[in-house]
Amino acid sequence: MLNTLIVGASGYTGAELAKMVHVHPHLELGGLYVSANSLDANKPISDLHGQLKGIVDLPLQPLTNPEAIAKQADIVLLATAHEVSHNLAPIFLAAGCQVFDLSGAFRVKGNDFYKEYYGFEHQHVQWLEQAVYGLAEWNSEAVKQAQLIAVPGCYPTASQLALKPLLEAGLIDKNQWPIINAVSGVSGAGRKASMVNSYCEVSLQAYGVFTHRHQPEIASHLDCDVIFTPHLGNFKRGILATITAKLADGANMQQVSECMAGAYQLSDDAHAVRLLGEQTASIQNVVNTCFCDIGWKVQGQHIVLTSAIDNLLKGASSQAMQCINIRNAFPQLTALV
Ligand SMILES: NC(=O)C1=CN([C@@H]2O[C@H](COP(=O)(O)OP(=O)(O)OC[C@H]3O[C@@H](n4cnc5c(N)ncnc54)[C@H](OP(=O)(O)O)[C@@H]3O)[C@@H](O)[C@H]2O)C=CC1
Ligand SMILES: CC(=O)N[C@@H](CCC(=O)OP(=O)(O)O)C(=O)O
Repeated sequence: MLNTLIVGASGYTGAELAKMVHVHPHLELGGLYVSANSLDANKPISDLHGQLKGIVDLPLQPLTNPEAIAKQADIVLLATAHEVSHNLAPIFLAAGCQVFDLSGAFRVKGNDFYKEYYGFEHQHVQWLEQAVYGLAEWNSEAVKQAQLIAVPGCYPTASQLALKPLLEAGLIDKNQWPIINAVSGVSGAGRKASMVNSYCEVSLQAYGVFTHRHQPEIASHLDCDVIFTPHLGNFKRGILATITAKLADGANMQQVSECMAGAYQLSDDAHAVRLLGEQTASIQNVVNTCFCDIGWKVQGQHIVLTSAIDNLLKGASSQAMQCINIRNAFPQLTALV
């Protein structure tokens, strides 16, 4: 059994991870951690996340000595904010742990990015360079060898899984930047209460127009400029991305469909992308599942793709678990279906 720790366990993604690790046949849930001064320290996680009652009731331990707990850990999941992950990951990596970071702290190479979009100068550029981007269906070979896996953001996951096959096949005219409009449920903002996620304040609206940090994450990993506009929706969980792009000259529906089928062909090691063809993706079909549903339609030289995920699962925790499975040679959907 691999001793697995979850840091940031009381959050939305942390609670999802606790459930997955608990049911995983090869992982042992070695400890749940929150900040040293957490108001929830020493409470059972199931006091905060009732769905875990009787399943996972372990206490949320204050993280006072990461170096000490690192010695007994094989795997560490960081379900913490970017600057927290940035500071903690090197400690666990130095102890030889496999680290799966759900934050954006190690996703994009280049220190300028972090100054501009995350507000801090990256202090661990050598780890940033070694980090492997954990887009499971595309980077499995690199994930198998990595010690630090940077799990993609939720919007970037939904966007890249739809566009990457077509870009790799040269079926998209990159001179007209793909337009990505995506709506996320409020759980995407995390469990900390704020005006952003207050029940009476939430209303369907765009935000981060031209400024969201996911635009450069998507563009750099696709190697294609995009216009990405996130929207906050008044529902709990799920993301729907609607993507418009111009097809390369001569590209048609049949080539697109064959390309998608080839990119996501089913194998013995089932992945988490489901292809819908001309059917549009719907949030209700992916919430509480590990899947990304992708549909597409072509008219003339344009394509509209729809891509739906659960932001807490394929957009975070279940993709992290897929990467743990890939890294340790387990079937990649172990503990997920
Ligand atoms: N929500 C989503 O849909 C997605 C989130 N992510 C990313 O995943 C990470 C976690 O997100 P989410 O679960 O929503 O976040 P939450 O805000 O819900 O949870 C954050 C967790 O971190 C803990 N924490 C805060 N400070 C520290 C610290 N110094 N040391 C240890 N633990 C700490 C918090 O507990 P306490 O404050 O009590 O210590 C809490 O358990 C973030 O980086 C987020 O950007 C990525 C994709 C999707
Ligand atoms: C609704 C909402 O607030 N969503 C978050 C995205 C959450 C996410 O993917 O987290 P990373 O920061 O790890 O990329 C946002 O727009 O910041």
